Amino acid sequence: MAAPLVELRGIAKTYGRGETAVHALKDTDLQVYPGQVVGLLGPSGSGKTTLLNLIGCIVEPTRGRLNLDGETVYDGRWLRSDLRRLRLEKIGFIFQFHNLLPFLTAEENVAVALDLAGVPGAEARRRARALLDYLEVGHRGATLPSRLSGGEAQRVAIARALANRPRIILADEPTAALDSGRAGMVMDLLRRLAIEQQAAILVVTHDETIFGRFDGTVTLRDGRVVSSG
Ligand SMILES: Nc1ncnc2c1ncn2[C@@H]1O[C@H](COP(=O)(O)OP(=O)(O)OP(=O)(O)O)[C@@H](O)[C@H]1O
Repeated sequence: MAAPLVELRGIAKTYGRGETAVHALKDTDLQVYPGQVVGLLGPSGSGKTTLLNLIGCIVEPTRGRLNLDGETVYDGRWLRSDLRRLRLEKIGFIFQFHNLLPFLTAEENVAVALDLAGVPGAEARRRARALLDYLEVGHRGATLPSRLSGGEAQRVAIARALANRPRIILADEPTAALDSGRAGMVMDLLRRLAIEQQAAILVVTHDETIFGRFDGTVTLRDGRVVSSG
């Protein structure tokens, strides 16, 4: 089997200190391999978003080791000073409320992500168009987010997350704003991406209609992994 794209060893996260400290994650081990779509499940407050943001290098662990795509990025401290670049290179984020910039068209929203990564303007636009076509929303490229349906906006947000061809894709409630048909389409799409791009995809969700669509699930409770399979 290939090496894991995401690997956590003994990762813990405590917010605050002293009497008000919250132990959001306790001694967590996790491995996700290329081609896998893994669901992160668990009740509210169990640590799912913390875990996702920690893998995305947005939240700093309190201890443990984090490897991304074969590179140790945290081992008791960040080992990279350029976390922003690391995120641009390796990670795509998909959020529940897709966070599209309201004053840019669908195509510009995708192109801007490429721009940030240093892809020059015309090439960024070309790749943005190709991605929107791939996600079957190419015909909506010139449309502002406020005029897109929920499913279309989510696919534009996915296109943006994929713009830099990340191998690690982190999705926080990607289907929460969608009906079950659209939610199924988003999951089909994530599966296709995992296989075609050999990406590792982690999906935080409460949406029971998609629980059966993961290669594996990790269930958290009170900051601990209580089951994985
Ligand atoms: N920035 C923060 N500062 C202090 N405590 C925090 C912070 N972020 C999260 N927490 C706490 O950490 C614990 C885990 O929160 P987290 O958001 O990771 O859970 P979750 O499983 O994603 O919850 P939900 O399903 O409601 O989004 C909770 O007790 C939460 O209140």
